[in-house]
Amino acid sequence: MAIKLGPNEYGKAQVHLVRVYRDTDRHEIRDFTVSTSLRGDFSDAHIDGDQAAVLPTDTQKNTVFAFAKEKGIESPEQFALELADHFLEAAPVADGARIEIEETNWNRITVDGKGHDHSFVQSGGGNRTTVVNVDGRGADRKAHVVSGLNDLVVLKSTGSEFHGFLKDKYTTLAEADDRILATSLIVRWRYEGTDVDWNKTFDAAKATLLQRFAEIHSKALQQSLYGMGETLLEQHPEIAEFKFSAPNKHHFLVDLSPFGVENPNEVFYAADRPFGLIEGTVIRDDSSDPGNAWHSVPGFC
Ligand SMILES: O=c1[nH]c(=O)c2[nH]c(=O)[nH]c2[nH]1
Repeated sequence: MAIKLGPNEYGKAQVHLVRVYRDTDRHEIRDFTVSTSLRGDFSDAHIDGDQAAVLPTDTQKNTVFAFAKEKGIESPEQFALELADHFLEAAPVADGARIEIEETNWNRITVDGKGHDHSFVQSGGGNRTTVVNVDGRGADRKAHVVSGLNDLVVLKSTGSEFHGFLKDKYTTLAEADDRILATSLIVRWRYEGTDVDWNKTFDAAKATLLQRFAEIHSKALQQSLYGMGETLLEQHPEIAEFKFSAPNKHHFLVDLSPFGVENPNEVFYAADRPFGLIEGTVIRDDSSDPGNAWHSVPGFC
């Protein structure tokens, strides 16, 4: 029986970096949680404990902080691409690098109707994410960028139905022609290339997804999600595919009849579990080969 080392990678997880731009009195901040990972033939480290080819995870962490000053931060995607290329130069044994970034949202605190210069409030979910995978160097280099949003919580108080579904002897769900539709969206989209205005495209994509969630008269969460992805791909030729993972946050109408009180779709019990989980992909039929784009993208590998 032979035992060998299978696929492996290593890096620093969740380096929490806050960069303050203080060139003027009106400060800007970026709050990134950055995870780095290198893959390649690191068998000597695993089998013999030989660290000669290992760029320490501590060095990877230091590089994240140093690059925040040396290179600056325009977007999570630009920052991740620069880190990935750097690590492939710094660690010759590596043949691929993966950088994941989640950005925490900070908004200016409003004082006297204006956004304060240097005081901020966290705005909760809907964090921007990117996962960059770079394979190879020079002419062989292939860069893949998958961006998206975590935990974007949305709700429609009407404009949602669910009926006509398959029934068997265990079905108790009532048909609904007017229900609450709510979810906490995790979405990712894969870019075709890297010649992209990252911030502009992200802002437009988020706005499109929210607008379509609001506009689509939903016959199921699946139909809303497909419609959101379809519009995203129609409006953005630079995006190859869209993936979603969406818990159906069920809202059950409370029966107030024991108290002699009517409940015409006004009082709901918001259950936290179990929840339906709707996942899928919307993709162009001529989209490029994803290569390693989805490598280690949590939930979407
Ligand atoms: O939008 C929905 N999709 C389903 O697949 C489903 N299943 C279910 O019980 N409720 C819902 N709602």
